[in-house]
Amino acid sequence: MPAEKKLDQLITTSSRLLPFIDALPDAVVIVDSNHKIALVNSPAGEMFGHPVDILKGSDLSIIIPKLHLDAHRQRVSGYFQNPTPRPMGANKKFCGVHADGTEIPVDIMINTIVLDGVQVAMALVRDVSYQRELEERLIRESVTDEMTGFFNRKHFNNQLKAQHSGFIRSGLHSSVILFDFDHFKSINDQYGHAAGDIVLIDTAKMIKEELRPLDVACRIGGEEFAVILPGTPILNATRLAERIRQKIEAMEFQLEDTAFHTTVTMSVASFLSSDQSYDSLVRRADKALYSGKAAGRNRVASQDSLAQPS
Ligand SMILES: Nc1nc2c(ncn2[C@@H]2O[C@H](COP(=O)(O)OP(=O)(O)OP(=O)(O)O)[C@@H](O)[C@H]2O)c(=O)[nH]1
Repeated sequence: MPAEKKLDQLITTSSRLLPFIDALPDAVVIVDSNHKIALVNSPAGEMFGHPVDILKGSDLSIIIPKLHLDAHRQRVSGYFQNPTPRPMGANKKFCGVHADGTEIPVDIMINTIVLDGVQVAMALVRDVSYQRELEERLIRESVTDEMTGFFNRKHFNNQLKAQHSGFIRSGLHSSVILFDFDHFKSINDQYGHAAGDIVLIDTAKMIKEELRPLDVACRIGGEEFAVILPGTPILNATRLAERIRQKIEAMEFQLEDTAFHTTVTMSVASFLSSDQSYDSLVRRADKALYSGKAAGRNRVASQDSLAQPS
């Protein structure tokens, strides 16, 4: 029988399921082994923004984002070869596409049924926009410092670890700028804790404007910050640190009617071939920062100035 006729027949036979699948709260899409839609329920029409009668008989591509179309076809074909009920692509995140072009995050459960001797795949499609947004927000929050919007220490460590692997693999030079405010305690003592907070927030805002999108700005302690500069040799990192240091020195912070200034001591470190792990770089940066504080603060100290950089 020609494929089109077969599909027409399938559409007719599968419509017997309509009263049942229309009563389900999730979208249901029934497809044949040629990726043609034989039947959908009304929730599917609503979810994908197409009239049910348009979806019926259409190619599955009408509801799959172009980018994932080939992979999706392969999955469906693979499913017909090994038809056990299962979530589609365990641990994978799927999206459908609405008639207006927006993507809809979905979870898909798939099973086969036989209708008048023809095997079809029945997918139960659930819109999981809310869960995905929640998941992304929780992940973002778990690595973000609320006050400054910078990443936190956990993210700093993870990113630096990844940079160290990149350095070992391909020799990619990455540097880190570490800095700590000078006599920060006296700002809190003199002008109040809110003044200290303003310094942290305004400084973070300024730094964001100085960085490239791939740089990773972190607040790694109370008044201690770090910036990872991927693919940046130490000389360039030192220049950037000096520019930021001067900007902070020139900034006027304001709390109500009181204006005040502050400075920072910074250190710069870069991976060395002797580094067994990212910790070694952090230790060097800490040492250099300490030497900068001891030398009088408000300066940039490089790992190169240490007697023994390693
Ligand atoms: N306002 C404010 N203060 C903070 C925050 N986190 C840490 N601090 C304060 O930062 C101060 C850090 O003090 P110290 O470690 O003695 O350092 P410092 O006074 O900057 O001295 P040096 O680093 O030696 O120049 C402490 O008084 C902390 O209470 C914060 O989120 N907000």
